Amino acid sequence: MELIIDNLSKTYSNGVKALQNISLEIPTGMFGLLGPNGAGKSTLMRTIATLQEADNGSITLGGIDVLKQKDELRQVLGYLPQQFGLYPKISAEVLLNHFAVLKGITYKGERKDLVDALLHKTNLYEVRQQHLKGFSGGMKQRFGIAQALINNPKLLIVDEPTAGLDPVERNRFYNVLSELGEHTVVILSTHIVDDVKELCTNMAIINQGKVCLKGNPLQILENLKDKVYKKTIHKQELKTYKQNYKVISEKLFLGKPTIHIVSEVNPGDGFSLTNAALEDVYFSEIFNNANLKFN
Ligand SMILES: Nc1ncnc2c1ncn2[C@@H]1O[C@H](COP(=O)(O)OP(=O)(O)OP(=O)(O)O)[C@@H](O)[C@H]1O
Repeated sequence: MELIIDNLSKTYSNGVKALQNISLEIPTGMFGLLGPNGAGKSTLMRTIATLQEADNGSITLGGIDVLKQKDELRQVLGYLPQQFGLYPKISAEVLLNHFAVLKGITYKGERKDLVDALLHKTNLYEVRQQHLKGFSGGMKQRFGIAQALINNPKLLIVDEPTAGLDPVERNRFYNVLSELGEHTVVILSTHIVDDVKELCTNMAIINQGKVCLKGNPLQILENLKDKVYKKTIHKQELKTYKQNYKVISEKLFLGKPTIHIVSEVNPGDGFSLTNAALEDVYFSEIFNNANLKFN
């Protein structure tokens, strides 16, 4: 099963070009769609989820023409939107059961087994009788995954699921997601580099509606191996370093500015070789347009 997006474009009525000729091939497994706020991630997710129209282009999932066969796609789709409301005064178990009824699981016994299995899978079984209003952000997101899995989807879309979660909650969420990629196309849209690093076998970075980089995170990092150097500098030197080197990131480390540069040869000048991180790739694409073409 593969999701193929070909030349997809969308311009909103206010003139914003949210998607510009997006082409991606997304196989079974976890796919990370990384990009800053406003990059076009949600527009792309909503279009794949048949919730809005594109201007041009096509999307297919196996034999389904997604933009035309919306009902067929919806039967095999699980979707966790960026924001979703939950009935506050109802327990997780009752609401999940209710969603299962809405999704056409009519036999009570089958429904109970499914609801129990999903509550276990998302680590919510122990709290299944608690009202949702008492759930933490992470518990709500895991409930969101549980409801998205009711129809055993072939395509699961998860839009910025870890925004606002603390590291412990994020970890729990990762654990739930990581089990899903084996038989499902899972698209995880996020602006958090760690989400992709931890979970995804394939990824793309989009910015201003365009794909700037796509590939396998390990392969992308391998291409930067032995080419990233770091140095701690004074703030006022930054401009000069940017003129002389391909600076791909600037971060504070223990309160001091540390820059990462890309260089084919050892630049000397007090730089030391460092392990390339996915952040380096991301920052270079988003902030510096370094045009590092890795694939
Ligand atoms: N309904 C709309 N009408 C007009 N412009 C829109 C609409 N929805 C989104 N946009 C604009 O399209 C661009 C892409 O937005 P989108 O929400 O797809 O990005 P995103 O990557 O999901 O961002 P975020 O991480 O902030 O959710 C932004 O410039 C946004 O302001």
